[in-house]
Amino acid sequence: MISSSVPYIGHILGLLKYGTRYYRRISAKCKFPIYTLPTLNGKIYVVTSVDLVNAVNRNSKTLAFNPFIAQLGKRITGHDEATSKVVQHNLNGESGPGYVTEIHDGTVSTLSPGASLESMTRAMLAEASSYLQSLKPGEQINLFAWTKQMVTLCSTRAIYGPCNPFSQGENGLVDAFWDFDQDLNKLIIDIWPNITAPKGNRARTKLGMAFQKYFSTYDPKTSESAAMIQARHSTNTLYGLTPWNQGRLEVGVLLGILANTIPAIFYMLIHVLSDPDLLRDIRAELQATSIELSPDGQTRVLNVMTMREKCTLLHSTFQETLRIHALGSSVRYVREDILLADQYLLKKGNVVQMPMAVMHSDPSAWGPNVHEFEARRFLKTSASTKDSKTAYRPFGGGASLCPGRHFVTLEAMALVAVFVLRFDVVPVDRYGTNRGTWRIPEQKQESMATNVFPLEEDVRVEIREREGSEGVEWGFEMK
Ligand code: HEM
Repeated sequence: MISSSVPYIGHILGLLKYGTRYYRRISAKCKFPIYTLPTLNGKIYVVTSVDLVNAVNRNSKTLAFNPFIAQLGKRITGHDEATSKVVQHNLNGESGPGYVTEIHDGTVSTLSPGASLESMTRAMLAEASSYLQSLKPGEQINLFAWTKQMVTLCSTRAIYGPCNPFSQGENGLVDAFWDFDQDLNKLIIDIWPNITAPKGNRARTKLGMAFQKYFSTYDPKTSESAAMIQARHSTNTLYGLTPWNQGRLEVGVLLGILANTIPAIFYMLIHVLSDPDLLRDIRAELQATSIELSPDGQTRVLNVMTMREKCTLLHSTFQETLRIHALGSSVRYVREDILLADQYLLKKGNVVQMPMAVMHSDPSAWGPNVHEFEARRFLKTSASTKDSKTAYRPFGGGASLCPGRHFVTLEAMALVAVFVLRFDVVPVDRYGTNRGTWRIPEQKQESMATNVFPLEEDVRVEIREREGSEGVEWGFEMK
């Protein structure tokens, strides 16, 4: 167990100082499989070789993810000391169950393929149907701002049910989430957050209070919330967490649900919209495999499970989006001295980083066109090396591999599918004039707790009715 947070602040400042661009620069110059960077009070071991990533994954008890959940989690959500003790107790499952291991097991089992994942996806799609209905041809929108609203409403409806705070019409909750996300690094440093990160701190309080209210009247039987939230609520209740702390902890969960998902869906959408050949091929693939027409020809139904199985180009496009745009790092804490791969001594108390930005831009895994967006890269028929499987790390790996990956894959594929089937989209400039050229916006400097960083500048577009889809209704099916 980590007895003090003092060692962490040194490492945290180190993690903030180094980062995507730094790791990329160093890795381009030196080809060591692992190298060491100093921090105020120890070292960061940066792993860049695929074989060593596998070795880290195999040693998840010694090179552990959970200490970061506990330490960063407290700084991110600002829950109280009593809750912190509950979280830290038996953190790595050393002696039977503990809060974090129970939450982890509940999350993994409820987000695995099966009935609960399907019912979450169904709820998400129902929300998407009505949201897309509100988009009118001729309208001009900021694409990222629009994606934020749509994905937040769809995801939180699927996960928390109809009473989720984002659907309650409370003003500015979506903006509050992004203010919080924007100030994450400052909140993580955690020195007088009300002074050093006032906007993020206020936003965190607002979100926390909204979820406190949600949990104060929460009834698992009537909430229509996903099994994941029912499992979390049951563990929170078992460990005696107050609604205030449950609200605070949920702000951290929102990061998992939204912070990577929204930029990922935005980038997937813009890559597809901006490439006429890709757009044509994805539409054709969907049409050929996953769309059924009602007998009167007025309702087109997207069969989501068939799409997941048969739309390999759409899936490959999602994977490539994450290869190019997931740039964060998996972080592990060294709990005991360990000789990694029988060669590299990692000393207790230090930190291991596995930067996605380095793995995802390694030409030995991905080939000479590593820096290009190649939507077909992950198609089974394309050449892919053994290394690329391990080098692909948008969802992390080993014992802490992201449990939300199945949901977000279905969500991204389905939302992009219905959007491109339904609308034509053209980029416009800020005066609303048709510009005709697309630009893929740069991503902002990273945050320590997320992996797909949001964009620098939004992209304005005009929505047009797709030829042949005038007056057509769209629906989803989960066969
Ligand atoms: C594109 C979207 C997403 C990306 C890129 C992503 C990425 C990640 C990464 C890198 C980790 C840490 C894994 C590691 O270091 O080994 C993680 C953990 C986690 N993610 Fe995701 N994630 C996404 C979406 C989601 C969604 C939609 C959910 C929930 C519905 C979710 C829930 C979680 C949880 C609960 C953990 C902690 C796992 C643990 O305690 O072991 N994620 N995610």
